[in-house]
Amino acid sequence: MNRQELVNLIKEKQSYLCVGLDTDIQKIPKHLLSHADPVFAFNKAIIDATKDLCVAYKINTAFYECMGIRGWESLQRTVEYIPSGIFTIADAKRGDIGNTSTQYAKTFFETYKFDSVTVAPYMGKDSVEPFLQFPEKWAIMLGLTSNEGSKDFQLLETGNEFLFEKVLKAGVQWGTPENMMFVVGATQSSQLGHIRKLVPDHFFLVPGVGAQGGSLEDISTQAMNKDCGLLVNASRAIIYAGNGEDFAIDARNVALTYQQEMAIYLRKMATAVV
Ligand SMILES: O=C(O)c1cc(=O)[nH]c(=O)n1[C@@H]1O[C@H](COP(=O)(O)O)[C@@H](O)[C@H]1O
Repeated sequence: MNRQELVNLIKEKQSYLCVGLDTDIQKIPKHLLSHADPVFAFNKAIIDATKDLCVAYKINTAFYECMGIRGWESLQRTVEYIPSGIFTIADAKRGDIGNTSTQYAKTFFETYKFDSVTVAPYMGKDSVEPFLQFPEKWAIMLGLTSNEGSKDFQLLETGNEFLFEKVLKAGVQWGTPENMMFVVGATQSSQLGHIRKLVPDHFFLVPGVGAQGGSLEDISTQAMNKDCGLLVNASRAIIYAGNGEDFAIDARNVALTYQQEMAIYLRKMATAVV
């Protein structure tokens, strides 16, 4: 999916919600365990219940890889089930020497046909560039992450700036707003406005709303740009909203609450631009 299609999708659906399919077989409702592929049965129900409310699904590969071949099969069924026209993210946090990164890119863009993959930038430019060589595909590079450990390296002062600022500036040089996004944690509220000034045009993938306590209002008021420029992810808060027969309805209700709040911020942004 290209940038303009993503921007149009956000406008049409009045949503920049990304539903995170961090599907843990230990946490899904027990009645699904009799299915041949319980993880897919769960994802299918969540997708059916939320597909009109979100613009993206993020599949965190860890929850699938840990199950070996069965997990990869559930991942493949899930990504194939997501309706075309919805943005797909393989949250795999890859990055290695160039020829290895190329294989990772082929895995997620060609074999599994995701629109995007999350990329860890620690190994530098030649580890990220292979992900930028595929038309209408995206690298989503870690910028300032949502977790406590972001202080360990990302918030190290290097000269007159934090390390994460150097990383973002480098990423802006390596990719374009058409093939590169950055991960910015919703929990980093004191930095959101500053990061948007530093990176005015790119989309941000923003995890950390819901279970990690990040505020949708903070993100939206501080980091939205004229094209919206945000994909806000919530995983556990949506997919585990309920645990009974009606779990998908519970998930939908939470997703709907996020979407309705997003529509308000989008309207404010549209009015401000006019
Ligand atoms: O790259 C990510 O998606 C990511 C980056 C980050 O800084 N923080 C973060 O939580 N994530 C991912 O976003 C999801 C957050 O899940 P919930 O906290 O359940 O909404 C998980 O899949 C995390 O692996």
